[in-house]
Amino acid sequence: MEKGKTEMAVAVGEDGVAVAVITVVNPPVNALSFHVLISLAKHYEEALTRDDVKAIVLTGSNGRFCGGFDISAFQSPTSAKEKLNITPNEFLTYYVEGGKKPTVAAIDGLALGGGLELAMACHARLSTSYAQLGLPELQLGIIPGMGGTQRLPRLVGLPKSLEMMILSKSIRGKEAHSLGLIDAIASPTDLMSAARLWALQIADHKRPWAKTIYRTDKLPSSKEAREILNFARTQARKQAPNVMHPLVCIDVIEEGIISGPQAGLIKEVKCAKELQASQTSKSLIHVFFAQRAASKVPGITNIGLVPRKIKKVAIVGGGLMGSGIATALISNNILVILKEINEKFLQAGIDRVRENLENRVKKGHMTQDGMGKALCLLIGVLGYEQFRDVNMVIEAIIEDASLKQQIFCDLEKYCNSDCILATNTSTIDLHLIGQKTASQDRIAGAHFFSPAQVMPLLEIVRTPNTSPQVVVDLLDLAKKIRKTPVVVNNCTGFAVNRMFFPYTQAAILLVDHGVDLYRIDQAITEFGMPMGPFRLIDLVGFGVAAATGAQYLQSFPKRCYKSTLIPSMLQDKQTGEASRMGFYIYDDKRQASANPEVAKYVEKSRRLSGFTPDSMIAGLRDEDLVEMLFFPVVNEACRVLDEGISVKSSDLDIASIMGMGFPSYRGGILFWADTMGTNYIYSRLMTWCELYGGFFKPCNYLVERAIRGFSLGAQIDQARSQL
Ligand SMILES: C[C@H](O)CC(=O)SCCNC(=O)CCNC(=O)[C@H](O)C(C)(C)COP(=O)(O)OP(=O)(O)OC[C@H]1O[C@@H](n2cnc3c(N)ncnc32)[C@H](O)[C@@H]1OP(=O)(O)O
Repeated sequence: MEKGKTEMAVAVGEDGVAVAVITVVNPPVNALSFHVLISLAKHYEEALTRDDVKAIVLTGSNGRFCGGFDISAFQSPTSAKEKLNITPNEFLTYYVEGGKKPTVAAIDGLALGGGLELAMACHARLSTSYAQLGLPELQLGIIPGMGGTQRLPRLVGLPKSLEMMILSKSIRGKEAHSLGLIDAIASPTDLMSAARLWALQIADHKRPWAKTIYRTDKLPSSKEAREILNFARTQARKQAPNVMHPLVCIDVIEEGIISGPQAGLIKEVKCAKELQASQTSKSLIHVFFAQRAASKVPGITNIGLVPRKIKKVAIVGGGLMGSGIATALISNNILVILKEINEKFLQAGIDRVRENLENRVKKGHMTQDGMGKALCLLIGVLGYEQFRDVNMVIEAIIEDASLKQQIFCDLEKYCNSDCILATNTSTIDLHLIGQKTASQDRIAGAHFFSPAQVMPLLEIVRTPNTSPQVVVDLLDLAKKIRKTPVVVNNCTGFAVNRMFFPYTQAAILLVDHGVDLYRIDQAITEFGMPMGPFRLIDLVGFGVAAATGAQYLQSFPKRCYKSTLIPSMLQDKQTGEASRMGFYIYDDKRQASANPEVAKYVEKSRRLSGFTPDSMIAGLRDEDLVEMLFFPVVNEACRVLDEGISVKSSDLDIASIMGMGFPSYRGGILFWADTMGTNYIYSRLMTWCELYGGFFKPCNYLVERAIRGFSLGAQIDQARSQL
């Protein structure tokens, strides 16, 4: 339900002059809703008509100016909308910007989206130096819809405004001041008085009464604007080829520069409305809320537990994963004890961490000074002596169950009794790892994705014995190191790898049936994945792919597809990107090109599989290839839900996006599946099952939902209530 309001206080200063302070009150981020706008319009009318009020200061409650329009209201019609008898854009243009009394925005905390648009319609803006300002609407598949596309270029110039809108890049108050978006910086304590004074100075014509929409001084000529905008179009097409909204945003900006701000505003309203109704926007808004819901775990985060502070973490194993995890931790101010088995491995681990940090500096994500400080937080060790006072250990050695068991026994001996004992295993059962300890309640999975310092997901795995406190602590750690957590239960492959094991298997099955493997990679990349399944196998390495494949075969023998393709390439030392020879060959710059040797292995694998190409395989379109790879993933995701490995379908959407690179503008694996319908997926799987065997057999969860007409993502109680 929509909520929110504004409050107005008319304060008479020592100078005897009255200023109206209007405050947006809609916690937690003071989002704009139609209720807020109705209340704002009412207060504006009063402030503009009252003779005693000389100027207006606009602000937000609790140190947050405004986080933008209420996103939750986008997809639901509201009766409040009808009660606001002008559009939000008209309100800004006529009441705020066109008002007969000056308004100054006093910005603390954040001014995002509609919040910044509101501020830009004011006659001046004052902020704190750390305030966050931006127009991140494109992240939601929409464009700014309250004049942002027109006013931002007029305040900060075209190139910077494009960067802020197209890349959804927000800036701090200090930078905003240097760009001219903010007129003056004030401390949080002085902000309101400084804004009041500024507003009165405007009223007294001691400062300019600036109407942003009419400014042209920062706009380039039409010719120059077209060149800049065309360049931006090319970049947008390259970076996000499957979505329209960045291009629409550029068109709307262009309209305002070429045909004037009124034409720009009209086009903005029309396009914003159309985009709000698009599937892309629905998907991205789903992702926004799903991401926030992921850290809310029923029975864990709602029972009043307070996270304990994790200040010092030990990592066992300084390989690729261990050093990546260490990088993520020290970059976020957590002290790390990195343990290896000998000097040589330890030095290699520390060097890898240094290299990771140097890459961050090169990309501008960290300063040289920040890197120095982070490295001071890394201590390399060969023994367990320094483990005594760590808050948590993350074991990150090779996937060897008995070695892990031994390490967990050692950890139990050396660490404090309340130290969290986590493993970064991607497949091994947690019960097995902790079998020889008496510490089952503090054992959990902290599964990072490679490269751990970059990938945004942390899969937190719990067993029935893991204490809720440990899960709460891990959720807090995830937040500190800026990862999105998903909490799942224990099983082979947990949620992410388990869901996706049929993906590469389906790809290999298709190749064995006669499909060109490079065509599969291309179709999947065009669908929006960062790379195709064969390029992914190369990246992961054939050794790892074969080992995890064997695990799945052992756990799920009836639905695994077994091929000789990878084992026979592995036999000939074709191991993937690490050896520069896999399905692709790699040059010195790691550029991939097709490996001419692959044909002979494919030929052999086809021969051994005994399949003969059929007419259906010959006629497959790229869309069919996408479905044949992803519907088995959807099927496995259904099993993961059915078995309670994951408690919310939206967690699997987030896991697929952040762990596997599934395109966020498709909303995640199950959200995407639901756009096609359970019945369609069921009938496609059934057809392939009849033709190509049990690998495609739909699971009970999917069958039941297809028969009863439920979507895959709906909670069953919710689904039942629809009956
Ligand atoms: C017409 C206009 O052009 C259209 C618009 O304005 S569209 C909206 C543009 N604004 C945005 O995109 C901002 C989206 N929000 C954010 O980026 C971040 O939430 C933030 C930077 C504001 C705050 O981040 P942070 O402090 O980490 O808190 P975060 O957990 O993300 O959000 C706190 C709560 O506010 C909610 N929230 C944040 N912004 C919201 C918004 N614009 N509408 C509705 N709810 C919002 C979140 O869902 C969350 O709710 P929960 O506690 O129930 O899970």
